[in-house]
Amino acid sequence: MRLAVNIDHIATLRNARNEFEPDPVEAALLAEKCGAAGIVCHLREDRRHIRDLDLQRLREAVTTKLDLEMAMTPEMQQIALKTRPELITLVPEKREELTTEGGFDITRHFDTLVEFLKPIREAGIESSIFIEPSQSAITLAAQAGAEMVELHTGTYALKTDFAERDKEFERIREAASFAKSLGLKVVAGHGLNYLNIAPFKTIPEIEEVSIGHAIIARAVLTGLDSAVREMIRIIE
Ligand SMILES: CC(=O)[C@@H](O)[C@H](O)COP(=O)(O)O
Ligand SMILES: NCC(=O)COP(=O)(O)O
Repeated sequence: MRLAVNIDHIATLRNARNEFEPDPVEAALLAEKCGAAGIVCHLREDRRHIRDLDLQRLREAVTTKLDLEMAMTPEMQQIALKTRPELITLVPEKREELTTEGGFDITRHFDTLVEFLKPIREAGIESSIFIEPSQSAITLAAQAGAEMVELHTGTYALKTDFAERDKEFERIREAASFAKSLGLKVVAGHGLNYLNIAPFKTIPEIEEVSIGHAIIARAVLTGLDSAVREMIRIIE
């Protein structure tokens, strides 16, 4: 199973001061150097973390695979066609949300989705839809012409009751197998972390997991040791 690293929250931290550090592109290159198979960024309509210039610079720098997460809007379609990431992932977006809440409502938006994906496909960009692990959503994703689905693991990640969490995990396993049987590539993501990721190794159909917040949060603490030591060395 491959790891794609989402670097949105490097930009969140950078934007806290609205200056230059930390740089999401530098983070992306470091993640690639350490074995990440791809870099994920979500260009939100409100640009709360990743900004247009970040995306341009990421496109120039990333050599593995750039996955642009975006809402299904004309503006984002133009940006994707201009930027040409290897992959776009369509996600639902609500301006007020703290993070993505649930999968893309593919039943509601099916006709628009079919039209939306045509120029993306013609440009040679792969498309993935971030959906709930349900057979109906997967079937519609395949019918709409997506090459890939990203199964939403946020519900699994938030379950504190083990029996309920196992049940949700089985739903993801069945969804992955069903998606693969339709010829779709399968990715999983949202809310995955160092404690809840291990069971995913038992689902061979999931080729890749996409993880952001947990890795950036861990990096802050594991990196603090050398950051403090380095500063002390300078001032002593
Ligand atoms: C689709 C998904 O689960 C996440 O990648 C999410 O879209 C990231 O966006 P935020 O970093 O704004 O939470
Ligand atoms: N597609 C999921 C993603 O990119 C990262 O989600 P999270 O790990 O930040 O919850």
